[in-house]
Amino acid sequence: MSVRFQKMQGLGNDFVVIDKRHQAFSPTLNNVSKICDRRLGIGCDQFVLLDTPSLPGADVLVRFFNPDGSEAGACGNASRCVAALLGHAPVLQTQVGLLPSLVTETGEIGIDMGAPRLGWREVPLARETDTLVLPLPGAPAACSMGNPHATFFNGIRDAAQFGPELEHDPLFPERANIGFGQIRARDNLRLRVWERGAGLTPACGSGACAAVVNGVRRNLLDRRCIVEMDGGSLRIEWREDGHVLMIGPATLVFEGEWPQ
Ligand SMILES: N[C@@H](CCC[C@H](N)C(=O)O)C(=O)O
Repeated sequence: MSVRFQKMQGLGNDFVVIDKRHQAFSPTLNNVSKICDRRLGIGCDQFVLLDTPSLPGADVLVRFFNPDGSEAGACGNASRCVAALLGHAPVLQTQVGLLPSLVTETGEIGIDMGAPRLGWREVPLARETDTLVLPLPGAPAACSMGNPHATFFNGIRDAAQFGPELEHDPLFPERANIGFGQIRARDNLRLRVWERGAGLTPACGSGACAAVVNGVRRNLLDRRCIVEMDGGSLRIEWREDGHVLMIGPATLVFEGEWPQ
């Protein structure tokens, strides 16, 4: 039996989406890692499962899986892709709650990513630590956007070289996404992200949100900021109400049938 899928991308961060509301599919480790495999499967940075929501006000339940099979609480670029796919600015139900979406006049997609979590237990970190200055060489800052992020502000480094060890540092009991940032101006950040469970990707939406939050907390960035990644730019605003708005493109690449 085969299942219908859509391949989507946002800034080159790519996703296979399967809508379980209309067909049977079980996100086993084998299913997920095979679909994500660029040689043996369809190929993507994350697998996205749509299901029936349980919360009032939600249009769809969205779950995000990394190629290593781990489930992530948030994925900014995939959230924009799901909103673009469903149309009519849906409200997404994720592990962190309801994420409203919007469509701009130019057809870009915005997601209200909710409020960042700044406490050490919420990131989470392994022990009581000031999340603004982690006790690691290069002193990154940490926060959670529904998934754990640490951001360095000492320049674009070779993420593939430094990312794997930092992702697995004992300070991060659930591992972490690692951002390498270079401040270009108070409203412009160059960023590269080593993603937990996925490796180096062209762009990371939640990583861009976390980087702006951490940059504002460090008084390096303004609350409205362009984040330029290898795959393109996102507009991020950490609003005065505490929520982070992320705006950028999202498009369908192709669709097809996956023989499960
Ligand atoms: N690409 C995503 C983040 C995906 C999840 C992440 N690798 C994690 O495990 O937390 C994004 O655009 O935010």
